[in-house]
Amino acid sequence: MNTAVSSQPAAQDALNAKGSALRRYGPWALVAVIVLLPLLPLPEFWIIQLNYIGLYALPVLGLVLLTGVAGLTSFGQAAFVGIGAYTTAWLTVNLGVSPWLTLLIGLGITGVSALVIGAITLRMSGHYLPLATIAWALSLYYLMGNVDALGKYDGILGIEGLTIFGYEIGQRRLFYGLVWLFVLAASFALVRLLDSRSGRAVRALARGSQMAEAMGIDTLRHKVGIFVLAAMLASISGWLFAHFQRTVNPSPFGLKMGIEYLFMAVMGGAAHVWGAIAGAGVVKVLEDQLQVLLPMLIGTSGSYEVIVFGILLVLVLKYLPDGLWSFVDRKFARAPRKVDWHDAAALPKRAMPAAGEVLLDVQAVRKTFGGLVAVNDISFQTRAGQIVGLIGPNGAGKSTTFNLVTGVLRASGGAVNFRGQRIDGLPSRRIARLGMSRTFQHVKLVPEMTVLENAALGAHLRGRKGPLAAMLRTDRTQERELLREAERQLQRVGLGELMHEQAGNLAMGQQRLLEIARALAADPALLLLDEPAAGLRHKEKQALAEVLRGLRAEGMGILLVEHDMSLVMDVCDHIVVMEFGTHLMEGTPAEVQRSEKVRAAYLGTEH
Ligand SMILES: Nc1ncnc2c1ncn2[C@@H]1O[C@H](COP(=O)(O)OP(=O)(O)OP(=O)(O)O)[C@@H](O)[C@H]1O
Repeated sequence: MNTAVSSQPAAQDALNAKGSALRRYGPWALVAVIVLLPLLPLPEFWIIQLNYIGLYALPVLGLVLLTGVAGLTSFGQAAFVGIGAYTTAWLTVNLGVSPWLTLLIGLGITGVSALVIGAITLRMSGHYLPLATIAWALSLYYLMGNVDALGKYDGILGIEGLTIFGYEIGQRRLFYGLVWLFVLAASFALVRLLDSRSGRAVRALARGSQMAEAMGIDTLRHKVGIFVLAAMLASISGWLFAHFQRTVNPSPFGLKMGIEYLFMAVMGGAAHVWGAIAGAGVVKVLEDQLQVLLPMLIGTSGSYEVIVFGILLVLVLKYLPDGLWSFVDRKFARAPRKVDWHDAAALPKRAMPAAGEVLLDVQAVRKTFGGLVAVNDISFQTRAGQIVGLIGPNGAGKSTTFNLVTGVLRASGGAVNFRGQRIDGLPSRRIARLGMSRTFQHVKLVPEMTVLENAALGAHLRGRKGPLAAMLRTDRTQERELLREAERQLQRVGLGELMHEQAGNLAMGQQRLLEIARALAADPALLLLDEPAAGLRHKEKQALAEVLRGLRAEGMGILLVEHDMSLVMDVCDHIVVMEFGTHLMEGTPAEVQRSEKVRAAYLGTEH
């Protein structure tokens, strides 16, 4: 099959290679700079500024994961900083508990709070989620300000500084070392997490849950998981903050700060881990400078920097929606992934059903949308080693039937059985686990991920390793197996050459092929293809037909919704024709072609 993404000229390639190298070693250069900075004779003021930047970078890293990558906007990050800060303040001042122990206790309390809040609010979508985060951010703020034991709005004073082996960590260079150790550890952990099986699942969340669930991903679990992780990063910042400031009160943990953290994330480049540090740095330095300059210019004191930040935020959203990091992205090409999986073990394959076994049994299934009967008591079967076409004019109800079979929609009546098990009413991810995989009429890819990563999403259920293994890099053997499988399926549909390309750069036909590769990576027994040939050229359609025949020969069952009649007639063993939601007829391609009823349905004449 063809490759629409053209090869670049040699000069551009050389430039890209240079950029890629810079990109690969960039993080290590940053580590070197951070280690060297406190060794330089910098004024103490700058060390303290850098400490603040590190303190801000931690909650912002959480927002990168939550808001930038997964698309879950939270205004409540500052409240979790508050939980970490107040936990250590209260326990160390009132009970004399060791601060190192209160770090763990704070993480525990934050984790449980985030789990409860997340499990309730993350089910919401659209504007409701940010509104809910504002609601609980305000609740926690007023809780801190009204509880006597927490000192109300005066807060808790007299918190001791941190010590290690009897050494005072203080507020300067040693503290700098501690803060930035946390920031760098968190940054590298997140980079690793995002480049893993769990990370791909998280990156798929921003595009809605339908596709991710169809790949077997428990989207709510992943959302709650990253919400808890983001809250814990905020909690660590709070713990450090309390022992840095030696006092806590509610004001740094209110809604205003929650908005400021979001601003830092957007400024840096909300979807980029290293952008969190850039955003925290730029906003902190700018804030300090404006706080000095603006009152001098205006002649009276006041928080004028807030006005400037408001204007800046609008400008950034309008002209630089990907934040400052987009400059790095544009200038330095991302290094292509090192191909190290060719000798990885093959993933175990599902035992294929016996040829002729009934895989899908749709019995009088019905779907109504208000007064419209979109699917009216449709029945048909699909067997192993058989390609069944589901055809009909526009609006006949084919995609709705697909969505009923795959659990995207709940049937209003009837039953769907898959390999002898009733599946109507099951969520998509449970159906996927049973061995059914699908593509979508309106392509659902993660455009910022590479072609390879998108295909690997399909193999999600064939892996086991979770986020902790990813952060510790103990998932690499399995990761190589998943990527090997992803590449194998890409080769199968003719996209092997393009595996390092961003999926969003592919032509529409290629995106459809990528969806097929992703579905195949799940190792399904039944494959459901919704208009796979739309946008393909003649040669690509022929190649697609070849792939489908190959899959049938392997024993897979295929249900195909398609408008391209020559492809349908060419590959299908059996065809079900729908019209206005009803079952018009079914039979072999020859029988369907001969049918007056079918001809009339397509031509729109009476029959
Ligand atoms: N979520 C929905 N709410 C209301 N009506 C819907 C919904 N989804 C589909 N429909 C309606 O149900 C009918 C069947 O639509 P469906 O998309 O299943 O048809 P189709 O055969 O796949 O058509 P096409 O070939 O154009 O994709 C149409 O009249 C459509 O407008």
